[in-house]
Amino acid sequence: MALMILPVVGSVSVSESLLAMTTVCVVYLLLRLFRSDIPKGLRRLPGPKPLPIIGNVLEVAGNPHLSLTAMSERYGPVYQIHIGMRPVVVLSGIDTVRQALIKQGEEFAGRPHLYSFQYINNGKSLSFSSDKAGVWRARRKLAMNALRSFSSLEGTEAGYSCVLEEHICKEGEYLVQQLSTVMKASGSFDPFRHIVVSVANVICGMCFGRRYSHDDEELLSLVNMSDEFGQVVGSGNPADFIPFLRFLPGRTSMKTFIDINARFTSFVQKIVREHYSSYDKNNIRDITDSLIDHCEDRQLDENSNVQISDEKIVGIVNDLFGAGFDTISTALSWAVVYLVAYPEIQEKLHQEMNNSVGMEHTPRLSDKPSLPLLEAFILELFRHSSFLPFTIPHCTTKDTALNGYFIPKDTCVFINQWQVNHDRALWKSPSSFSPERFLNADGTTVNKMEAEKVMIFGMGKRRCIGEAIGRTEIFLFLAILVQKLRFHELPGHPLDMTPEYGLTMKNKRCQLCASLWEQD
Ligand code: HEM
Repeated sequence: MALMILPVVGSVSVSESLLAMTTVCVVYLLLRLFRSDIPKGLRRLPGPKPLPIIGNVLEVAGNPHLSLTAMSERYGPVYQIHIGMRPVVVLSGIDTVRQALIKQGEEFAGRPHLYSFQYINNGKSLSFSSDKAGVWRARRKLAMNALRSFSSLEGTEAGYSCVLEEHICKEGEYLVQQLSTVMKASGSFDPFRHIVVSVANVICGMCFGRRYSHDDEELLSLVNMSDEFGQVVGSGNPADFIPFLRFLPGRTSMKTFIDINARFTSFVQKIVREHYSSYDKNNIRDITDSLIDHCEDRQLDENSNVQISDEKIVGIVNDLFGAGFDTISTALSWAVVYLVAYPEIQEKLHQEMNNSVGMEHTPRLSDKPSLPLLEAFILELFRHSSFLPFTIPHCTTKDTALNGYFIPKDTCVFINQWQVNHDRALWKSPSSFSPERFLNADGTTVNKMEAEKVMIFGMGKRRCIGEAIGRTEIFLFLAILVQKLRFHELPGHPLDMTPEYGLTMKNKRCQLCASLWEQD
């Protein structure tokens, strides 16, 4: 075939012709090499045809959660796209996702080697690194134990069921004061700007035993970088798959990303160093101390005798801190935006609070059973906003098959949580915001079966380890805000609910107003 096209090329030398033929042959052989053989009885993955070099980037870019949802309608719940030259399998549909992450959990529990991931936590991240299964499992267990033991510690003051409740209630009350003060001084506020500090203070309290003022420059510059972090590690970032894009200038270029991670790590390292110098085995103050304590007992996984470096153990605190403030502050910032967008729901939530808890005492976890509408509002917030549209990318740990399609080892896998939460087969009118969909007919309890359909914490082996803390924090902060403050638009500044795509999709930064209910 190559010989047939030679005459039309014109006056080319023999060596040029040979070179052209060799190139065509090499490319052909390479393509054959990468096109894996399909075992008997299994099918090749369906999906859109990729363009050379860039693959399907043009069809995916912008809002991958929407474009990949549209593709799932065309190709089904398991299909393949190419980002650059790299194949990526995309999973949607609750049954397929459950099959992969729960029934075939081991096979889909890996993390891919992505360029950006190596800069997170110096490549030692529990959440993003492609550690061997034994190392990851041992670190995950350690992190879960540390979280469990600290979140269930008794509060320092009477009246709190645990230290986590105490931290959240105090920060929530302070947030109300802070927003009221800013309202008096400036007439409006950016919800994310203040919520993120309050939420960061809860996780700082648990991890480092300290809190920061709402004007602390170091903490502010750190937490404000989370937008850029999420934009780079969100599923489908072309720079992770097409090397030359890493060097293009721009706001979310790799250089900025590397810088963000270095600053974040050095912030945590400084605190960890201070903890090492004042560490006392008989007085474990916080999660950092508890992890240092574990460094002395290195044989963490009795079954596989896995050895983990001190650096990796202490690095866990970096993961917990990072995951613990960005997700929760994004959720709460969206919650305030939804309260403003749906004032009649805000009114009902406040009424429920007034009737069940009253205005005198700060809401507690024990009030949850009497606040079903608030719980339903949070579930609908998770579902409708799907602010974590994809899980962190997964990777197959061995050759496998799903729904009859062959998926080779080391294939990058995207799990489309947004699709599950907006699937017409699962939800009635998925695009309308209706907390009532989660209430039983008499409106007094939450329908657990409906609640379990919402997918925002992932599922299976890699399921979020901070889920219980996340749910507790969102419930308590929101209960306190709904009890005390009525949020509304700043006149002349209509609300824009379009999300900004990233690992966590944020609401557009905006100015809102709030007044104390008792003053209305
Ligand atoms: C509303 C709050 C939160 C949401 C929606 C959320 C969601 C998620 C999701 C979707 C994943 C990825 C699951 C996967 O890859 O399949 C994840 C992983 C993780 N989350 Fe969360 N998260 C939240 C809060 C937290 C908190 C408060 C912490 C810690 C204090 C935390 C720690 C982690 C860690 C360490 C992982 C990695 C687990 C692993 O790779 O084994 N998260 N989370």
